[in-house]
Amino acid sequence: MTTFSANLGFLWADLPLPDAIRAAKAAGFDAVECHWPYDTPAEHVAAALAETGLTMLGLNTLRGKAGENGLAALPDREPEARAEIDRAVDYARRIGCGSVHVMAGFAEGDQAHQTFLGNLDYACRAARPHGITILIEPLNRYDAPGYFLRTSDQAASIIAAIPHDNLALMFDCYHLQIMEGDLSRRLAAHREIIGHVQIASVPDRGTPDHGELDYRHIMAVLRDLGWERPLGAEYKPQQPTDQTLGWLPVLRSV
Ligand SMILES: O=C(O)[C@H](O)C(=O)CO
Ligand SMILES: [Mg+2]
Repeated sequence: MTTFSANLGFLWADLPLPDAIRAAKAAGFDAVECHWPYDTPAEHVAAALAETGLTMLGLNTLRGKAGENGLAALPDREPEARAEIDRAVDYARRIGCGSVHVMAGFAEGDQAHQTFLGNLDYACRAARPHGITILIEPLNRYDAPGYFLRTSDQAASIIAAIPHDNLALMFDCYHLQIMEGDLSRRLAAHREIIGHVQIASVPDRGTPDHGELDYRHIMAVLRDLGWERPLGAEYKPQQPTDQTLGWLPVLRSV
């Protein structure tokens, strides 16, 4: 049976994070994940996770100044990028969260590529003692124009260049359908480096039960590939989240 993680960056985003965790539990999710939890003390999040029995699967590094979308590929910003990596790894460690998405930022070119490699090497070393995986995620050109990481192949070549086994691809079906399509073959080609899968409808980033992607098919592909971890529901609810969950029992029963 496919299981699902509620992305609390979008779902129940109006609630304090501990209450969002409780809401995800009450709605029947199997796990949670978030974007930027840092305004909430880690012990409050850890307590809500312990109370509900849910695991926080992932969180992101902070994006930087207003208008920025991560720092890790920005030349000459290594000290800040690495401080954010340290902050994220420490927070993840304190709440028992297994992965940290290191956000690349708006950049291009060889210097950005080299900077990203250096910062990812740093992140993998910082995360390893805590059993934490570092994730990198291609984002689509419409939501994040100018974002350094755009495709699954670019992510795969970066992962191949880093000599650590705790670096993986966040395969967000929403972004990669927009950027590349051909998702069944993309999932198979990159199976060995995929660390997490996220879902939402395309193109409107709504509930995963409509739009140009049929997630019943994607779920069958993932099952055939031996994928058993929860899929991250990272969609933007157009109504209060509790009123948008009709898709959950339907996809769960597939
Ligand atoms: O937007 C996304 O898909 C991401 O997963 C994210 O973490 C924030 O950009
Ligand atoms: Mg995503």
